[in-house]
Amino acid sequence: LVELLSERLRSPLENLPGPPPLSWLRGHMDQLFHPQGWDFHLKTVAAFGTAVRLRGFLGEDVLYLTDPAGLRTILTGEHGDIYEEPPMITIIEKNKLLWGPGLLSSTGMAHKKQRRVLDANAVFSVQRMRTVMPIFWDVTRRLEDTMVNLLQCGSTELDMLIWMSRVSLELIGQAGIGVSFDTLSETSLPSEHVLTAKQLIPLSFPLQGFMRLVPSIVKIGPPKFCGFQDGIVPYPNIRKLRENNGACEGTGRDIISVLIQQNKGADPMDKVSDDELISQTGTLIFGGHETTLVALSRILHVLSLRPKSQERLRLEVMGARVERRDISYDDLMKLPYLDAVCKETLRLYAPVTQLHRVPRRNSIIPLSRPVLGRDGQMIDCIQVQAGTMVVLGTAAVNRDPAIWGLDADQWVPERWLQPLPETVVDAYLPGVLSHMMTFMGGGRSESCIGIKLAEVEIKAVLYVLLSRMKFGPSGAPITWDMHNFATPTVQGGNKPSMPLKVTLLSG
Ligand code: HEM
Repeated sequence: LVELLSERLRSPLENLPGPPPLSWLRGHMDQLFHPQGWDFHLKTVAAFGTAVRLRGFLGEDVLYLTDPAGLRTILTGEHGDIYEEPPMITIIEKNKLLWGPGLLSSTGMAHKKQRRVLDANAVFSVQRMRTVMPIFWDVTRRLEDTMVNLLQCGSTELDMLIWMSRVSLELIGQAGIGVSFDTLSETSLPSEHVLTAKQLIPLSFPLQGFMRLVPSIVKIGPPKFCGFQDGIVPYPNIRKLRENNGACEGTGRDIISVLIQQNKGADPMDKVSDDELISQTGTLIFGGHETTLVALSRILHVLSLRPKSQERLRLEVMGARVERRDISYDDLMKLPYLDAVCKETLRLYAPVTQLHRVPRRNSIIPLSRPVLGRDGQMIDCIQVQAGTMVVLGTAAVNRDPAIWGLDADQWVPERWLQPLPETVVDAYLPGVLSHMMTFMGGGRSESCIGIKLAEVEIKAVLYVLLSRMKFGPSGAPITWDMHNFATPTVQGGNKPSMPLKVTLLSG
């Protein structure tokens, strides 16, 4: 360990700008994971530029990167093959612990093959979204009916985080794996599926943090360490979730059912194993639930603080709804202000604030915006040693004023209703959605596979809720803490929640 660490401490990043180390044991990485880590992201970039040297948990060098050319290099082309997910994922891949051999836990060729099969079967395509649209309307209508019932006595304070969590889990359950988790009724208790799925989440997060903590340890040696992991990973729950998923027959319109059907007749080269198929079910829930619920909650929170924007959006969706209650996928996607509100919130408040990559071999990262080295010389490319942790600062790059303009840290949905500034286009960011890094991007296997599903889920929920009710602040100030996903909490409280004042509209 000492040998590995001393090698890392002498990495070629030495000349890069960056804040002074906090202490040997308390590096900068814990600031990135700190509940108020937003500030650290933004201030670090503002002070030192788009390539910064940070200290890891053990004092080792970490590259914090928001430079567009640098991100392109890591995420696209041949470099996409040099950089891989950090060891946490690799360990999971070895042990197939959390999700089985699905997308989130596979690496290298196995991952590429799964992505290819999913892409070839077009299970996340626009065409598929058109087909599953009735599922979205069915689920959101259930949410609407229950909430309208709750609001019969007038304005009520509701914890919208819970409702967004319930509806997004039901949406991904029904559309993704053909399983209903929640009737979305006023009194219903979460089903056994929910309990099984949710019990995994709090355990998987600390595990993730721990694995990031000491990348070097992973390389030390397997048997004892792997035994240790076996002890902390909640095996019974995984088994149960997978058993539940196994019950999914594969006969419906949902993504997994379609995949099961198409896999039967696929070319042997393109076939995935049953185990891989079943594992995608857990992958879809973990990839799609928390992210979407955070995005939806954030949009509602932002709109509750901006009544004029909320009213403008309401007029747009009500106008569309007067003609037809459940519009088509294409008509929903065409609503301009709804699209602008979603994009702007996802830009400013990316649910996933940072991602991590590690090069398998030494590599060189060019910078489009050179940074000032400690020796006073400008640096326009960086040498990165194999094994160095590279943090891709998603949240910060989405708010970079050199790209998005001086109002980059403001919520301005109108920016999406006109041509984007040249600085955005010229940055050539590899983001898969509208130049943003929110869903990552670059090579096909580096981005969010569920982006279209997320988009339609968010828009369908907003379409339904805003045309029936109004959202305002409850009086309890809400702060968003940065954990693995940004999470709302009532100021001073320690439990995630987002109480809003909700009022039923007449008519
Ligand atoms: C607002 C909502 C969402 C956001 C912000 C988001 C963001 C992301 C990001 C940043 C990644 C890349 C992670 C990495 O490369 O390390 C990712 C991957 C992934 N996402 Fe999403 N996601 C969202 C919704 C969804 C939904 C609804 C699904 C369900 C299908 C989903 C499924 C996945 C999967 C399976 C991966 C792994 C892809 C792979 O490894 O090839 N996501 N997501």
